[in-house]
Amino acid sequence: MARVFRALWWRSLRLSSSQFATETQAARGGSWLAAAAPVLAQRLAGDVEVRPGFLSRQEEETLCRELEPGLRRLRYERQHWDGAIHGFRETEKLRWTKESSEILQRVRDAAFPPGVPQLSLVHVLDLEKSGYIKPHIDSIKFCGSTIAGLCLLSSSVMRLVSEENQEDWVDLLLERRCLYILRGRARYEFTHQILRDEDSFFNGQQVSRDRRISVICRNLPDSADPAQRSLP
Ligand SMILES: O=C(O)CCC(=O)C(=O)O
Ligand SMILES: [Fe+2]
Ligand SMILES: [Mn+2]
Repeated sequence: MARVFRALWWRSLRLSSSQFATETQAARGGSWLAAAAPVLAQRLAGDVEVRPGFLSRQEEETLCRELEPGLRRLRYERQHWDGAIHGFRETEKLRWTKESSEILQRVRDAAFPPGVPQLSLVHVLDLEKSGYIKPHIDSIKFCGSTIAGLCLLSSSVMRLVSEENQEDWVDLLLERRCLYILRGRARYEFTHQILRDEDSFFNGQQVSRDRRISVICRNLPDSADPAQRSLP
């Protein structure tokens, strides 16, 4: 029987009530980055990267074709009061077609220096149009310093908020077919979230959300038991 791994234990929720900085405050730090203050963009330089158009239309299609049959067997989960993610279905995938493996290798090469031990399971998260992800930090017990995600089917806005000061936020425009990479400070010192359709604005411009699939590669934490490590 195929085993479906649940990835929710990867996330520990950091909910907050004061994340209402308006986009008009935004200072453009790049075509895909908007921040509450320019100094924030500087602080995160090197720890946040978005590569628009990382995937061709054909590559997006290849990944979706491979993922759809498995996803269709799952039901979207909704209205879990304590969950970080709403309106989602997810799985972890080990085996990929040759075409898809080549795409994922490009992601790994872009995100991780050679020799960094990575999780061989790739996390696949399907958010329905009304789905969204609340602020959280990925588990430091199970995931290492780097999170690299491909964005399929829909553009979205990812908001990073400083744990230290909730007024320090950075928005990332995650266009359809982009790759984003969060490392270091962006991964450990800021929560990340995917805004819901109603709140999905970047620099004051609406970014309409639709169903979105993300395909996420992670590395292992330094402390991971070497016996559990499986290199891709
Ligand atoms: O969908 C994404 O790009 C991010 C997902 C996420 O934050 C998570 O699974 O921890
Ligand atoms: Fe996350
Ligand atoms: Mn839930």
